[in-house]
Amino acid sequence: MMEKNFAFSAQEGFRGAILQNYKTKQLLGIIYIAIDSLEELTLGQDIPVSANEKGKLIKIHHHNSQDSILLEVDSTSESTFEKEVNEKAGFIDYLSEIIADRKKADPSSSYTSSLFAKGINKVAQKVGEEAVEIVIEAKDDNKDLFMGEAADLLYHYLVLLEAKDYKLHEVIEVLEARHK
Ligand SMILES: N=c1c2ncn([C@@H]3O[C@H](COP(=O)(O)OP(=O)(O)OP(=O)(O)O)[C@@H](O)[C@H]3O)c2ncn1[C@@H]1O[C@H](COP(=O)(O)O)[C@@H](O)[C@H]1O
Repeated sequence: MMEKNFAFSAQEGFRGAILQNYKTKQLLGIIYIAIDSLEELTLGQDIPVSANEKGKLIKIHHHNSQDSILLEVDSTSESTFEKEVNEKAGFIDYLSEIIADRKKADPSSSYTSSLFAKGINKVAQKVGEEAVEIVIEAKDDNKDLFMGEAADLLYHYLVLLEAKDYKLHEVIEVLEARHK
């Protein structure tokens, strides 16, 4: 299969395929493959996983109903997805720290501080309200409104954890212990 049959950006006549490390199951990225060369994909062949790295094709998964493809490859390449996920997760830690700082600040200095000052009942009530609002948006199809409510819920959930003197990493530990 020729190099020109692969691309790293979407283009006409090409189909996106998700690349996954076959050992770690880490998602590595997306490669675009010329549709008329899809039949020629062969186990063991080299697949570009980044501009200068290749991996051996180990397994091909076709998802017929969604017309999508997942390719498991043997590769030592670093995941670009993982980097993005870590960066985003890093912001949640940063936001949690700001929220913790607001707990010690003057109640009139910010919304978060004023919420802490109103006490645990008010904070818990806000989480309940935001939960109801996201449920309502879930029934509709407006991404912006849904994302707004999802962010409101996450922010107020972090405030509730802080109000209870718990840390997000403690919740993550519960999830890890539960993980099968
Ligand atoms: N991410 C948020 C965030 N998301 C939502 N909200 C607030 O949450 C409230 C939700 O809206 P509602 O209409 O439900 O609430 P409300 O009517 O304003 O308040 P209530 O009278 O119902 O209590 C709004 O006032 C939003 O501004 C947030 N407030 C603060 N942050 C972040 O928290 C950090 C600290 O912010 P300050 O508290 O502003 O310093 C910063 O990083 C902010 O970006």
